[in-house]
Amino acid sequence: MIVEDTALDGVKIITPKKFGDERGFFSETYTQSKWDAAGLPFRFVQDNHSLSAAIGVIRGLHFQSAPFAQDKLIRVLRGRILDVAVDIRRSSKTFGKHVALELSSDNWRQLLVPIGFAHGFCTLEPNTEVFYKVTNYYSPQNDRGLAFDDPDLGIEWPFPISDVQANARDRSWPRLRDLVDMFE
Ligand SMILES: Cc1cn([C@H]2C[C@H](O)[C@@H](COP(=O)(O)OP(=O)(O)O[C@H]3O[C@H](C)C(=O)[C@H](O)[C@H]3O)O2)c(=O)[nH]c1=O
Repeated sequence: MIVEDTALDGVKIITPKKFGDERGFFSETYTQSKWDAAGLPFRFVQDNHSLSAAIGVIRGLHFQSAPFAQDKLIRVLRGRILDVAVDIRRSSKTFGKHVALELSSDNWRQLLVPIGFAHGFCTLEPNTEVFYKVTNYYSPQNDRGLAFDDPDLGIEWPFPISDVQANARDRSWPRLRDLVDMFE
């Protein structure tokens, strides 16, 4: 398992080992003892799985407010995404900054997005399936979001905003400057 830092403190790229042979491959995609040994003492309690049929589907930018805030570990089972994490920790030196990187079933990379960040992705292929583990349970009352097309974030989505398919609900989410439920 390779653990790499990103420009945002706490957001990490995790790449598990893949054993290939003539049949295909085998990979331990999550091993608690390896995470503990790497100083990543997260405890995930829920697995999520989404399918997006089209290219240019944007999901997010989501987060859950306290006390249901979630750390997330995202990976792609099929297809490709541009995965994005935005720092919404008010006192952070990288507040409002984001990282964006491609996760795919080919590069086998996973992204660890800790509490304090909004998360979203845009699909880069049809029929993309995303699987992610979270450290707290779903709480609709605590489901929050940040406008993915907030110009202050400067996220370079791979398609014109007019062409993306986003959940209508997500479109009503606030810009960063109007966000209330942030983290310290
Ligand atoms: C997140 C979630 C949703 N749901 C139900 C609620 C809705 O009826 C339906 C679709 O939910 P939503 O439109 O919020 O799904 P996405 O737009 O894919 O949002 C997710 O994808 C972005 C990228 C994230 O990072 C979030 O964790 C997550 O909210 O599933 C559940 O029953 N449990 C859950 O944990």
